[in-house]
Amino acid sequence: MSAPLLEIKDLHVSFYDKKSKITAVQGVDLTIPNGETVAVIGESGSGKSITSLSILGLLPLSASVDNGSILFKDHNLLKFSNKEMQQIRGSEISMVFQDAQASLNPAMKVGVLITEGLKARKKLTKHEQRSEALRLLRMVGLKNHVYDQFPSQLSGGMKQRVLIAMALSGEPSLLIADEPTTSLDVTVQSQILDLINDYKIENDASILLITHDFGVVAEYADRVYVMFGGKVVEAGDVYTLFRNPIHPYTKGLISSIPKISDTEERLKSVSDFVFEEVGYVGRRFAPETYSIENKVYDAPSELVEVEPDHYVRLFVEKEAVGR
Ligand SMILES: Nc1ncnc2c1ncn2[C@@H]1O[C@H](COP(=O)(O)OP(=O)(O)OP(=O)(O)O)[C@@H](O)[C@H]1O
Repeated sequence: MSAPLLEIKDLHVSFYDKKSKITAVQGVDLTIPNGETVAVIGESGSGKSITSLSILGLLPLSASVDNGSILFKDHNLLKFSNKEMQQIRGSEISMVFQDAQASLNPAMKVGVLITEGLKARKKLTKHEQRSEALRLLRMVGLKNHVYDQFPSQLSGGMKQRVLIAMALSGEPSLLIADEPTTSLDVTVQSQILDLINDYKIENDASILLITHDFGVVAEYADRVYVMFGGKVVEAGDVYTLFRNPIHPYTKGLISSIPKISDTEERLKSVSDFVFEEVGYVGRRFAPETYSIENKVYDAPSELVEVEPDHYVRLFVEKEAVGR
């Protein structure tokens, strides 16, 4: 593993309302090495987005970080002021959100959207801004005329490319991509992920890729963190996790990847796994016990290194211990 660019240590994030507290992220440790793609994969509600929003200091107002640190280039981002975080966002760390439609101002032409970001970050003349915006558009595979178009004139894939051009305009050393291809068809999906991968390689940048698709993890990630109920349940380099998945949830995710040989057979999907949680609160899983495929497990242990660079939260099946 290369030296870390970003290290999350023991991150706890909770949501508060008048009556209750819900802990969405419970003691997450996560390392993003320089020049690598780290994937975070997990069920809806497992805490993936909240973890990435914590990095950018963009948590919803009802949420707060209870504990932990996020070291970026050896500085704890959680200690940064809003002003300092504004300087980091878009230049050092950028994010591509899943919903391009909602993220692009429909009243602004693409050229304006991109140059607005450039103005904020670089001292460029108007002419330089335009040529830099056109360079970014070409970089993401869009023609010059898109500069003068409104988002409503673009396809979903083109909108996502514009978002990526905006995100890359500050030449970030870390790009966070939260389900960047969810609403796109498979061909466009791989074009967008290739684009992000090319940026990583050409700039020795790091990528944090949030996804629910282990096929994407297999193809693009160097390391993977599997999240379940606000915790990391398994982590390591991608090759090791594929060779030897241990947690039942990871095994389920891997078995859900479509295989070329399975064309006739209906593929097992992650949603086939039953998560009937004891004490299920909203979309969150109670920490005490959980069930996978109708088996109830005891509270899992801390992460244990079961082989070099392979960490698992071990668990005990309740029936197996005579309960
Ligand atoms: N705005 C909110 N208000 C209250 N609780 C929230 C809010 N957003 C998230 N949560 C809580 O945080 C948990 C983690 O949410 P998060 O968005 O990180 O999940 P996720 O893994 O990214 O899911 P998805 O794949 O659907 O985006 C949720 O289960 C929920 O309990």
